Amino acid sequence: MSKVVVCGALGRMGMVIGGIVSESPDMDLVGGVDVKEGSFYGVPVAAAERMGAFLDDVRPDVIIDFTIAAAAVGNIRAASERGIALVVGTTGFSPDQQEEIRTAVEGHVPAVISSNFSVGVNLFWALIREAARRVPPDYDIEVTEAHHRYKQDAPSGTATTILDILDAERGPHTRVYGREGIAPRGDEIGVHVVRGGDIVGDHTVMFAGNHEVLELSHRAYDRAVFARGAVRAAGWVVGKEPGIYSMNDVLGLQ
Ligand SMILES: NC(=O)C1=CN([C@@H]2O[C@H](COP(=O)(O)OP(=O)(O)OC[C@H]3O[C@@H](n4cnc5c(N)ncnc54)[C@H](O)[C@@H]3O)[C@@H](O)[C@H]2O)C=CC1
Ligand SMILES: O=C(O)C1=N[C@H](C(=O)O)C[C@H](O)C1
Repeated sequence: MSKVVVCGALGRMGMVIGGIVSESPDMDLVGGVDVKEGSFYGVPVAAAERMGAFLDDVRPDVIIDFTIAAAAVGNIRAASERGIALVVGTTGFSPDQQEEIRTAVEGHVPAVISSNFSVGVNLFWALIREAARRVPPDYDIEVTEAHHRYKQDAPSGTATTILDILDAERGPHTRVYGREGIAPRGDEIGVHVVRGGDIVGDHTVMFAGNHEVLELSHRAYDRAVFARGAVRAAGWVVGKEPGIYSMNDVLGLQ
């Protein structure tokens, strides 16, 4: 039975994750952490400022973090200092923050870190990699993502992962974020961000050649797809060797 703490407990993702953990027969939801204290699913939510004391009190096996980048870095450090395994879904990390996370995790604790925990998006990334290898080099690439009006970071973590996959397979390209005015196309990848309403998360990669367009898309209809993946990762990561793992490791995908 793994003891679980959810950071960002009272947020959109935290609430869905807490519900799934509380109903999991092999998991024990021992609490949450958020900016203000409260409760969820019958367990306490500690205020972020007393997170260290709370962790020392409830002693979780794993922390699931869906907060904001600046907060997540501190939460990861707090978990690492206590030998607690991690699942991190927070997005929007700067290169410096990514380096801080790597230093805190490697050699200390096991952590599954992914910009998207849905099974569909992990397959989508594999399909994009395959397409990027096969599509002729002269085809133009445009990446579009759409999310709800409250999303803070842009482009999404999932879109950033897509851009990293495209760079890895086709060589680094300049990223042009939107276009305006006279904006002739160069050898670039266009990146387009839409924010509105309650869109859960849509991503499309377009490969445009002469007289034809190949598009790969993923659309999430419910946050449960991310939450179920994160809870699955939490069950998997406890007891693993220290290091950073991906959802491919959890799902057994290449
Ligand atoms: N990897 C994935 O599959 C997914 C990742 N995300 C990412 O998860 C993050 C959270 O997304 P949402 O739940 O929609 O946001 P949200 O704004 O609804 O929730 C974030 C919560 O974190 C809390 N928080 C802020 N600072 C904190 C701290 N120091 N300690 C503890 N809690 C703190 C906020 O008060 C809030 O309740 C974002 O970075 C988002 O991009 C969201 C969905 C799926
Ligand atoms: O903030 C969100 O909502 C989401 N964030 C993740 C991202 O930035 O890619 C994953 C998902 O698309 C929903």
